Amino acid sequence: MSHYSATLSQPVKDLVKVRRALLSVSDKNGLKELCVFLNKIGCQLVATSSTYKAIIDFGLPCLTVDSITKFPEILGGRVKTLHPKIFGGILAREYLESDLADMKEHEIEIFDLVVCNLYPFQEVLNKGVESEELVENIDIGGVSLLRAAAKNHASISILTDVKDYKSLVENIVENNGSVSLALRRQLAIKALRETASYDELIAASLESSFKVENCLTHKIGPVRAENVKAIDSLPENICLSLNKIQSLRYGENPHQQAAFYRLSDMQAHDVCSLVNMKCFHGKELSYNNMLDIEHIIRLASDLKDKCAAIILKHNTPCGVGISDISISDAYSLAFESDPVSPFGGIVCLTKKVTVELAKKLYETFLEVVIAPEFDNEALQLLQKKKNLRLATYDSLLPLSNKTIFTHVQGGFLAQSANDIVIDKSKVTYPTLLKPNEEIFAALEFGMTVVKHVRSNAIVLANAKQTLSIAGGFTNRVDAVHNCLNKNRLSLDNAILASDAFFPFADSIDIIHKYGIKHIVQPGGSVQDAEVIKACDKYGISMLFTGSRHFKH
Ligand SMILES: NC(=O)c1ncn([C@@H]2O[C@H](COP(=O)(O)O)[C@@H](O)[C@H]2O)c1NC=O
Repeated sequence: MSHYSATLSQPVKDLVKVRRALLSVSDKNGLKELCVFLNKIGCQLVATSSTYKAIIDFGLPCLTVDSITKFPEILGGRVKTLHPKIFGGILAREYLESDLADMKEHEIEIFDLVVCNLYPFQEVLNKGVESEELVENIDIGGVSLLRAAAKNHASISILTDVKDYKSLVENIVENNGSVSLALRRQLAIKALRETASYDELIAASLESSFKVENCLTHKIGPVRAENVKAIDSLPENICLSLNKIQSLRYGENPHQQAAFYRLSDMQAHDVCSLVNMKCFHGKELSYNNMLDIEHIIRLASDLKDKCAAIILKHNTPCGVGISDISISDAYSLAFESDPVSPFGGIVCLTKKVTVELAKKLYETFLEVVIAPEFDNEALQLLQKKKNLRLATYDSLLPLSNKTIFTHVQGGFLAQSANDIVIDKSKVTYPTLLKPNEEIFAALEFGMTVVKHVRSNAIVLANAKQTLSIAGGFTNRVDAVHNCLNKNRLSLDNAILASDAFFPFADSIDIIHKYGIKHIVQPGGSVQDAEVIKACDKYGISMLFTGSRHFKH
């Protein structure tokens, strides 16, 4: 039987005997068992300094890299394996006469296995060290070893993850001392992914530690300047490096698999996010809980200076309250807004949970309660609910202002964060009547909430609470109707906020019928004049913010 695969134009060995291995590992876990096995099958071991010492300490024979290269490790370990006698032995193609001639001339011996894991950059980064120490932990030779061995996987195996040692050993046993092509391919791909993710982690962490903008990579595409809202500072190429930190029970529905991945450069302490949220009681967070938490945190962040309570269900806020009295009062205001929807919802508070609030929370079936802190007595009560998830966040500041990605088939859409509610420099008052200070506060609050409701969105509110929230409508008239129709609370000082402009005056007619006297909306419709005329006719004050808040 031929040792080469007949299906490829370039001959690739189906099985490769493991006769000589190069070992260079920072993580020495599992090294002993692996080396004992390799020694038993007659494989010669060659290793870099501390790996060599560990192998000798195991009582196994081993050669140093220096004894092969006849060149010492230099620059404090910056150059260890970077030598033709090492890389020639990894990259040589045994089926090429010219390669074999080179090997003979320069007395280079072939390696069949590379075992290498890299300097622990992530661990060092997590310690928050100075950038000099960080730079010293950028692995050079190890990355080159992985890349070289992966390139020549036709002839060589590459181990980079301790978890794969067992699979290699089993494969060698199964194949009488050789490694199969299928496993070599899998290991090569894994090694290339490892170097890509390692390099992305380094680039992203240096970028943030040096506070470098993406100025070198940005290019303005074939877009006419007058069509560009702001110069696009999003990079030309992005490499997302993600680590799986949790397998989830299921996805949006029980028949969907799910997991939580975090950005590898996401430091535990730098921003308020799901990654550093501490869920300390109750069932594990589900996929839907996580989506809801992500959403509620964004709204809470816009209300971080207030004493605010938010109740959210299926990614949509159903009640929001703010109070000068207490966080418990804020929750009552939020709950009053819609007493039906909170069942099975999640709650986020911007202040410590008191026992008074805990008693109210206890009365309703809730999935998650998130707050900066819980009073001890409040905790004792809430922890009686076995399944209720309780979570804390360190601070609502800062939210990550990095690019937001949305997955689409075949790619990702990227946009900068929507980090404004009302840009005061853009505000105009186009109607005859102008809002007073209290009404302005209600308009601002209504706009803050409507920004986080799926479009088309309408919010009815006063300065302390939402009265009714309507979102996800395909036309604004239905959204207005639904919002006003379901409200059961007093309309004293009520305002209506719209996430985008009113394209026609028809919505204003409905708003007038319900007796609403104040509107806030972005403005910018070609029919603005008609809409303003209708407001003036009905004695309605209207504020244009100039900032649209579509949410898809
Ligand atoms: N510079 C080199 O030639 C080099 N060759 C291998 N390494 C790394 O050195 C580490 C192992 O070194 P030691 O056996 O001395 O602990 C491994 O993580 C390996 O990825 C190197 N170090 C960093 O680049």
